[in-house]
Amino acid sequence: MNSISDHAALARSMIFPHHSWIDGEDYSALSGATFDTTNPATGELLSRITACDNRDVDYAVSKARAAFDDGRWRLLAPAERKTILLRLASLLEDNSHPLAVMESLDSGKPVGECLAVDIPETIHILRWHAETIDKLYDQTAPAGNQAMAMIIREPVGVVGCVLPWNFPLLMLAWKIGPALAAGCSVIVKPAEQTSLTALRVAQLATEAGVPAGILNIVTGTGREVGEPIGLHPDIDMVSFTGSTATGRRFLRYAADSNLKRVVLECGGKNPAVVLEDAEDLDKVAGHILNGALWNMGENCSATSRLLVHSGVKDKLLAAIAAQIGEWKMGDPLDPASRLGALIGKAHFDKVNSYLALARAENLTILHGGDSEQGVCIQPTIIDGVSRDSAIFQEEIFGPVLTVTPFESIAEAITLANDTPYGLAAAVYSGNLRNALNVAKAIRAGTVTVNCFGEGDASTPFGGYKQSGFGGRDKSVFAHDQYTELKTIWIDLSAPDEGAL
Ligand SMILES: NC(=O)c1ccc[n+]([C@@H]2O[C@H](COP(=O)([O-])OP(=O)(O)OC[C@H]3O[C@@H](n4cnc5c(N)ncnc54)[C@H](OP(=O)(O)O)[C@@H]3O)[C@@H](O)[C@H]2O)c1
Repeated sequence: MNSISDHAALARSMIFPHHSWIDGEDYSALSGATFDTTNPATGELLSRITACDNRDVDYAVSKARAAFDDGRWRLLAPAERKTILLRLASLLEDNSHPLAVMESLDSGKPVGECLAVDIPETIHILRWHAETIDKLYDQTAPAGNQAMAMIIREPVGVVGCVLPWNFPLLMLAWKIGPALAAGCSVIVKPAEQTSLTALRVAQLATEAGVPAGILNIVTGTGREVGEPIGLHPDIDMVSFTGSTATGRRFLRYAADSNLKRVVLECGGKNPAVVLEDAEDLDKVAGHILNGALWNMGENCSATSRLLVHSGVKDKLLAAIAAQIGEWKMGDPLDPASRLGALIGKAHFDKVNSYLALARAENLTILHGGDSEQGVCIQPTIIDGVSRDSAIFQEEIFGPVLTVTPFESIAEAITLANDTPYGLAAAVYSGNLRNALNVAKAIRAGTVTVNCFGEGDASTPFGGYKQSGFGGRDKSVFAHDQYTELKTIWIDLSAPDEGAL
């Protein structure tokens, strides 16, 4: 099942979800409204999806709250909750191929990437968090002989998860994995452009035994669904992934409503720093291209700013030029494609506006710079980008790598930190001391040394500065987001010693 025709045949036979999913069943908006979701690569209509508004959010919250309060999920034996989440992971595994094709059709990303990364990573994340359910322990404090002080974790309550379109399934798993493991009820608002796989996962969750009301998917726009989630007085927490501009809004919503907990995973403008002592520049070039182009550059942790020592710049750019042809752009359903379509016309125009700016600034476009049919953009490399250019400072979120030379390690660190963001970075050096010193000096949540990537489920992911706020996704640290700490003091003094 790996050829383009297999994928296309599956796509033709696919039945796409079109309702929201609330309280364990299909749900149509009270208004009856719908919106169209299309395949960005072809413009073809995939599904007319329920367009919810604040009244539908109220309904979903009432169901999620009832499910939380009666304890149908949080009070299940830990082993039982774990078994249900593991069953969900297995159902996803059984449905890997249709899920990969659905994700590709809905988002424009290459199906090969969905099969190799998005789907297996989603399953792995769910399994990893499921396994924590009966392995994370509470604590006791050193309270002396006269008392016992227990520190226990309790689920935070009803959680709203608001998602971006660039990794629809994976971002869903990053949120619902730890939230469900903690015992929360969840209301997910997928991005308008990419709601399909979240709806399918919710159906499978119900099949796996997740009780009604625990995992709800409310589809619609940011204004009609995201904002009411942010402002809702009976939602205890919002976990948001998306742009920094929208993230800011969620802080305001919380301040204007019930001071709900807010965790933000926002944008990035991440540097790849190549020191003069970097070894094996062919290998480094491969990592640089992967860091900038993977997922069409629609990746919050894309290392899209190449900062390179002037002594190795020419050699590195030659190695990059020799390999860039491997990044074949084409039909997302073709397993040979490494680059598919951008998410849609508006975003395509935004990425193109930065290419126009590069031309206006007379920068050297070493490769690409053009769009192709539909909403595809060729891998693009722009040389000589200075730190005050918008191309250097702003998140482009397309397959665009900028190149800026430096003369010293101190200058490299200054350049690396010279944006409002602090999500990720990469350092390439043959000298571990130099690499580690630079890694420690860069203000970012994840720094990779001589590689690109963000680790696996066992490591936390999140940002410094305007890339993040309030917590981390993935790993046991993600559980901090979705739990409250409760202290219980117990008096152990003998009766004649009086109360504590
Ligand atoms: N740090 C991370 O882990 C991480 C991971 C992935 C992506 N990202 C970031 O995500 C961004 C790309 O995603 P995006 O374009 O989907 O981001 P976005 O425009 O901020 O949208 C994210 C979500 O917020 C909703 N939303 C939009 N306006 C809203 C409002 N006024 N009130 C409430 N909700 C609102 C969107 O709804 P609609 O569906 O209507 O747009 C969508 O569901 C990039 O900046 C990227 O760096 C960060």
